[in-house]
Amino acid sequence: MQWSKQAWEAIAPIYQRILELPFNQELMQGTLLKERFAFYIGQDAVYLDAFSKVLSLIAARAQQTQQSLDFIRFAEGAIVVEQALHAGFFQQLQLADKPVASPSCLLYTQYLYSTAALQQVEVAMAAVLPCFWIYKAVGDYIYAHQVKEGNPYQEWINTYAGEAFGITVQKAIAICDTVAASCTPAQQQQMTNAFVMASRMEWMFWNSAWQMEQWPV
Ligand SMILES: Cc1ncc(CO)c(N)n1
Repeated sequence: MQWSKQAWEAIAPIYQRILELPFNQELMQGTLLKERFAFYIGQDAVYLDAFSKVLSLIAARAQQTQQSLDFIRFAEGAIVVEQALHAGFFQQLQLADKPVASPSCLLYTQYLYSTAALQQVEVAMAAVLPCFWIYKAVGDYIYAHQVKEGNPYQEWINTYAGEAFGITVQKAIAICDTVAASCTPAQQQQMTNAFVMASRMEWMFWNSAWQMEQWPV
């Protein structure tokens, strides 16, 4: 079985829990409180900044030139989304500069940084895959099920349900399958573990946005 197929099976329960999150259900209905979305956008700007650096680091460490090129483009894509989508919403929601990372945002970004810096590059590739794949799946799900005309979050939905993002995601999955094929079973398991761990953090990130998570002290 392809690595990606069994990896997705491993996160299927987490993915279900992500769809059920009030943040995503309300985003889909267009009823999500502006304050919660603004909190999310602020934290996501912090996240995407780290994400693009992590993708650049993976690009530098990739074994194949074509993989480096793909990851350079992924890194560029993360910066472009951050600047386009976020600049628009930052203005619309009257957000100031980037906020301080919330506990869940910090956990996720630091997990990706340390994995990209210290683990085998194949494991790092698996750790960033949920960022692509889960967002595409959630974007498609919301796009297919959204009920409200004039959803204020339409632009966000279109970005992740869009065809361009879909092509990127297919590439990221294919690279993981290619590199997994030359890994040992133990290394493949490490890839799966990283994929599952990052998927948990995707759940935490959305949940923390809905709760507008603060530092306890
Ligand atoms: C937290 C998070 N994960 C994934 C994406 C999509 O790249 C995003 N914008 N934010």
